[in-house]
Amino acid sequence: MESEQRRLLIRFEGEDLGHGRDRQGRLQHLVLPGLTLTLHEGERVALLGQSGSGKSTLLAELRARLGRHAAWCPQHHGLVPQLAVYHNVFMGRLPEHSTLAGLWNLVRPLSRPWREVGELCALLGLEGLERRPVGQLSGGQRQRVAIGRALYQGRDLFLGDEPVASVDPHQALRLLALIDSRHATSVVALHQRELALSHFDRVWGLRDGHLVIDAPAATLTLAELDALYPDADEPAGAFGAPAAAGMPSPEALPCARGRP
Ligand SMILES: Nc1ncnc2c1ncn2[C@@H]1O[C@H](COP(=O)(O)OP(=O)(O)OP(=O)(O)O)[C@@H](O)[C@H]1O
Repeated sequence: MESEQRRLLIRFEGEDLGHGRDRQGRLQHLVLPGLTLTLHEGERVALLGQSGSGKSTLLAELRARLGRHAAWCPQHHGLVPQLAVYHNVFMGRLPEHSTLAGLWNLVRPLSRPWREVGELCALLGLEGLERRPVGQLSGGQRQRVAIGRALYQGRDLFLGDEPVASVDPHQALRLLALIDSRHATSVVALHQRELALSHFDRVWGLRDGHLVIDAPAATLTLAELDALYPDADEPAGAFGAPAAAGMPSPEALPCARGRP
């Protein structure tokens, strides 16, 4: 189905995104000036760009606009290390429960959420770890807990800020497939360019404060994605840095290719 026929979820038209506002409402730190893009229902978007290019800034704005429709998996996980895996995942639905139910469940897990979180943990390869404090897990296990908490929110749409940065390529694919199985629409920041091409419908690429790629993944090449990372000087690879030689200039980047 062409995205023209899909429901429009987000439209930015020449909008300035950044951080902090003065008394007149002007942005104090402009990151993405004049941003224009759309997000349609059913799209799976990979968000690429080197560190500091504005991925988190854009995700924060999407999150603010989508509100309770979006599940959120933050870059630094936002887990409570002293609490068990079960409690951290359960926190995904904390806003839906009364304070009393939430507190009671912290002391003595209720049977239904215990079962639901257990099923989710099994899918995430965390079975048997439900009672373990998150502070005692590996980086990859913590990342899966953070994904579990986002999945447990049960929203229509998934927003993730590098949710597969700490796992191996095989696990990254499995986790993205799990995210897809529960959300029709997703926007995922990541640095794995081959994964962006193989797994996602669409790529948004940020460079120098601008959206320089907004195109279907099927129309893009690895070299075009490599050009988003001008500071890198190693050969491209699935999880490596991009090639310096043969990079297309930013002007040659396919910003509007296939834009809906
Ligand atoms: N709260 C903030 N206040 C002011 N400036 C900020 C704030 N958060 C981020 N920035 C700045 O905005 C710019 C974009 O940062 P952002 O975190 O969006 O980049 P990113 O692409 O997500 O980077 P990374 O891949 O390292 O997470 C950077 O220059 C950063 O210093």
